[in-house]
Amino acid sequence: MPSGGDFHTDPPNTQVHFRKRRMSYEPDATELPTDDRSVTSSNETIVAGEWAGNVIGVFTSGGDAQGMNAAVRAIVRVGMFLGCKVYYIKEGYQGMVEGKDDIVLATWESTSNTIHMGGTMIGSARCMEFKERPGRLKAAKNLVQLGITNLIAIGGDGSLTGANLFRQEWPGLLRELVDTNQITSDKLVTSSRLNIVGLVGSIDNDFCGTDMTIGVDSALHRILESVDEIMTTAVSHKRAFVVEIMGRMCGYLPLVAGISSEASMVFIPEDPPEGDWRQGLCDHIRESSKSDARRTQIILVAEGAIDRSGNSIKCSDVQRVLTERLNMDVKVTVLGHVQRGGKASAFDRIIGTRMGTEAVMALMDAGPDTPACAICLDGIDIIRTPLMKAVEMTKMVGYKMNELNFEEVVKLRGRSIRNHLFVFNLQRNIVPHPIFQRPSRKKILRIAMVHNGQPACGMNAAARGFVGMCISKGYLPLFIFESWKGLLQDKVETVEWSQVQYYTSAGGSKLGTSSETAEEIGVVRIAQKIHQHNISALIIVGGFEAFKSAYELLKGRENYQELCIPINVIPATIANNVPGCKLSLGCDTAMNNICKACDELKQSASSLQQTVYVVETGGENCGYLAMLSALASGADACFIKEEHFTIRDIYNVCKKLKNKLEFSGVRQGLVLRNENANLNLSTDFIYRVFNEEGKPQFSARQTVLGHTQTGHTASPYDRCAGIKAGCRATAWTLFTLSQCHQGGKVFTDSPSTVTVTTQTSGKESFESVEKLALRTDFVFNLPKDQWWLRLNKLLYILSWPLDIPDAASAYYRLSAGSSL
Ligand SMILES: Nc1ncnc2c1ncn2[C@@H]1O[C@H](COP(=O)(O)OP(=O)(O)OP(=O)(O)O)[C@@H](O)[C@H]1O
Ligand SMILES: O=P(O)(O)OC[C@H]1O[C@](O)(CO)[C@@H](O)[C@@H]1O
Repeated sequence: MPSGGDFHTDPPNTQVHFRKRRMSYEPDATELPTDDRSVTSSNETIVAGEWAGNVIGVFTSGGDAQGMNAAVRAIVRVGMFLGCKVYYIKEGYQGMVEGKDDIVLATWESTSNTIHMGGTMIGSARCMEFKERPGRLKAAKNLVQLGITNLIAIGGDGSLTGANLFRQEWPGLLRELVDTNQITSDKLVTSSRLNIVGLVGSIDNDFCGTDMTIGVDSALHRILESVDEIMTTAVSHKRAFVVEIMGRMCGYLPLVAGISSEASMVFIPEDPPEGDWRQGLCDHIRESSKSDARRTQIILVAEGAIDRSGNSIKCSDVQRVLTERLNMDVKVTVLGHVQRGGKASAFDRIIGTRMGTEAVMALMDAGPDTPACAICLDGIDIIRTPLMKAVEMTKMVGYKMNELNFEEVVKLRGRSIRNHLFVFNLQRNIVPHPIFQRPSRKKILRIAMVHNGQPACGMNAAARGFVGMCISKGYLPLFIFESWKGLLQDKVETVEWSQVQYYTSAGGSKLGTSSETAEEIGVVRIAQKIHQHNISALIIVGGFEAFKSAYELLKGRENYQELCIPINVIPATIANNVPGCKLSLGCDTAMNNICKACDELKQSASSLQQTVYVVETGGENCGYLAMLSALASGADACFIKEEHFTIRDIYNVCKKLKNKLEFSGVRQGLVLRNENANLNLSTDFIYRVFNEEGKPQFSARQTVLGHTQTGHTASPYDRCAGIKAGCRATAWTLFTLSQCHQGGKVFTDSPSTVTVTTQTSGKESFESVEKLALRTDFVFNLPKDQWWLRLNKLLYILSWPLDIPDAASAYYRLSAGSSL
């Protein structure tokens, strides 16, 4: 497959995949005996109690970040499931050095109702004493006394550097403690090794080796909420706003926020503007005001922004330049710690949970020669990376920054920042290709975009990405309004750049969309219209319908030559059921909306008598939205179509909820159900069973979230992913077009020219629809392989404390699969 043009390739891979433990189940078992708390059938399983005797210490250090609590919750609960003792080390390294009340045994209940909370419930600090050996000696003594030989550090690069140093010094520290009679010599054997795993929690996203750190996504939520609000007043008064964004040495937050808010300019430390930035800024603002008739200019400045000589650029400098040179009305807003505040986003809850789980597994897997590792994110996969290598690379960024070697800095920061820089620069600086200066536009190739399926956030962002890319590369972008029906009615128009202003954040589909597929409308009529409007390539944005339409058009090529053009599908649906795509546009917004609703329900339940909520989510036949939202909202159980369930399962969950509410001190329960999970075992039915059988422990309520999930405004992820997908799909389309455009004619009958954009970043991002169709269930409109199904086991481990009666039976539904 062609790679899709302008996007950069991966940096050298530093990641090491460790052996992953697996969970498995006995396929025929319906319920495990209560005394058998293990879920096992092979030697690669997670067995309840398997690691009894191990002691884990967890601490948060450096700046707090939303999502740290989700990680702590997972560490405590997975650790306890495995039979480990888990200690909270409060106030970061300070608590480790102080000991006593700062190191306390964690209980299952202490993590109840914490997954959504911002900040860190176990406190964080910056501790100077730990930077010196005597401080670390005290810390070692405190750990040894409690038998803690496994540490999970959640923090930024400083915290993880400290952890690694501590590990290296451990044998020497122990020897010194014995020699000075502070601990007994047997501890040299029982505590001989300190295993360390690092989780990167920092809103800055400044750690090399991971695509995202815990907290970044929530910080982007806070930033964009604020920028959206600033926009309304800025537009009213035709004012410019200069906004300072956190990130001492890292510009990730302003860069992504810049793409997502259509900012005019961002100043970041990694990529200072060439030449005189003051002049460049003024020229750019003058030009962009002409070309897209903006009523406002938003300029984002990283707190650590510098120019090419290393002098800092402050908001007040930018304000002065614009006021003095362009006579603009300019206001400055410093967002400050608001960015680190508030609830964790759905994404941070999920990665916190998954990374926390993986951290415990990594500790248990560690042997004497296993290097300390950091748990990182690679696309949607959670991986282990050698800690020191990642820390060294991160430190190298600092050195190169001091040397003002910005090219190296960007290289070291990795794929993610490079792709975002490319997209931001492209979008902010759309220069129409010289071809548009010709007197006639007749010879310019025409590329059309159509929306097909239910609306989803990110569709409009994709449209903006598409238009920008077409115009700058010399192709004429066309919108087909109101889907295929609109095409038949000739609702096809060329689009100017200024028309797609403020598309990025807008929910729904500005083009208008509908669920009828190409075949339902008539492939022949579509072919005729493609010919009539002289369309040379087509991008379809939407859900399963979009995929199906592309497949139908592919098959239609046999009879209609007009369809022998490049066709690409950008997956956009809250159902996440487009084959080949792991995460479609729209899902993130929907998940955040579901989490918000669940948080509010839980809150209201906490003031009522004990209550269990049954919440119905969307997702058509796909359980993704229900399952991932259940994980992110800390639900007790989830019913989805992919996991067959019976009345007995519903009854069992009810029974366990009764026990949980009676014995664990928890006051409310939450159960999610996908809308099409089962025709007969409806949400109402489950609610009624719970209401009847839950007595006297709890009463039940039901909520159907319906169209509220789709969302009015796109989440940061959907905005940025939408723009990237639009650019990427267009890059692929234009490249493919260049291969099949000869003698003024476009012709391709190769199935490889009808594809799905499966990822917004990375290399192999386009899969052929024909091949994907082989892996598709066209009866239920689902891909046959769904990566996320393996996460269901986590939900059950995290939601049932092992010491409640009957808990073990919660695990019988765990299905076989790969790693957590
Ligand atoms: N080189 C080091 N040796 C020992 N301990 C260290 C070292 N660097 C940092 N620490 C410990 O980690 C703590 C937190 O480090 P730091 O202030 O750099 O934050 P961070 O983990 O990088 O997080 P953030 O990205 O939020 O700033 C320090 O206060 C100190 O206790
Ligand atoms: O809260 P403090 O200690 O002032 O630290 C602020 C710094 O921490 C971060 O929020 C996270 O590292 C930076 O973006 C910011 O510069």
